[in-house]
Amino acid sequence: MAQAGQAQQGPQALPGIRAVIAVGSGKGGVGKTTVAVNLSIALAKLGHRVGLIDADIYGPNVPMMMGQTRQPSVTDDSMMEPLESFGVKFISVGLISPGDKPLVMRGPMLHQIIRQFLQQVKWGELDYLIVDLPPGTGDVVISLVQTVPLTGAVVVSTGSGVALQDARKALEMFHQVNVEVLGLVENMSQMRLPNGEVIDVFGAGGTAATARQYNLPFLGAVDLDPAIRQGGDRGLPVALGGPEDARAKAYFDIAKEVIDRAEDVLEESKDVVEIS
Ligand SMILES: Nc1ncnc2c1ncn2[C@@H]1O[C@H](COP(=O)(O)OP(=O)(O)OP(=O)(O)O)[C@@H](O)[C@H]1O
Repeated sequence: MAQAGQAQQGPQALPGIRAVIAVGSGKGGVGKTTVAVNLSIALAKLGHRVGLIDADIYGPNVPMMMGQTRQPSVTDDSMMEPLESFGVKFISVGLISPGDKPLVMRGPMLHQIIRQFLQQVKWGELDYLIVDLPPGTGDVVISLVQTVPLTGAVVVSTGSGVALQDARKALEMFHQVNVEVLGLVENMSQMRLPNGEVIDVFGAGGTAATARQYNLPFLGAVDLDPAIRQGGDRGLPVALGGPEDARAKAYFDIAKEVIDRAEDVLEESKDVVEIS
């Protein structure tokens, strides 16, 4: 907390927002957005107040997965109203530049958008603000950590060697910018056929092994399942099925792990403030 009279520099906590959690991946297409969307819905269904920022400037898919693509309204005080689906408030680059045109921008504009999404959206009180990052290790993370203190990051990967190679770069990046990694998620882990056969497509277990190697928590695995893809495309993510639904359960298990890890970090940071 900034003391009275102290210069307003560096990252500033957002009033009313308890935890900010980034979801990153390293490699593109591993299902980071699908995890971020279903995780947000699971957190909301578990009774938390949740916001979701789609900061994936190259492929802002959150509006489609959340079933709403209209432009957000701007209030008299130049604040954006987030959209809300399934109890999750969200904002996306895709709402500002809808359709198929890419948003072409340079670093400073990008930084401005990230700041706006954090500071000029009427989030209200939130327990968790989830930020879906673009793949890779670029500018968005820098903008994010310069603007707000992050509670932590979740890194999504498949179990394949190439995805994990890039996931390790993401881990290294979070380390470099002093963001605690809350844990790793393995997406598209294995595929269960209707006859009960299980197919290992991308090297199931690889992400858990990487987590062990880095002494980081493994938060859980999600099956490769056509229903998950369909849920995203139709704007009805599978997490809507609730914690008892076989398909949604993995996301609820991951959400509970994320809550526990985030609480640990929040508790530790409280201790630091109390000591100083
Ligand atoms: N567990 C899963 N089972 C089946 N399909 C999945 C699963 N997870 C994601 N998908 C599908 O894979 C595709 C890529 O997912 P998604 O857009 O979430 O990836 P991403 O890592 O966010 O991609 P990028 O950041 O590169 O745009 C989507 O069509 C999505 O529906």
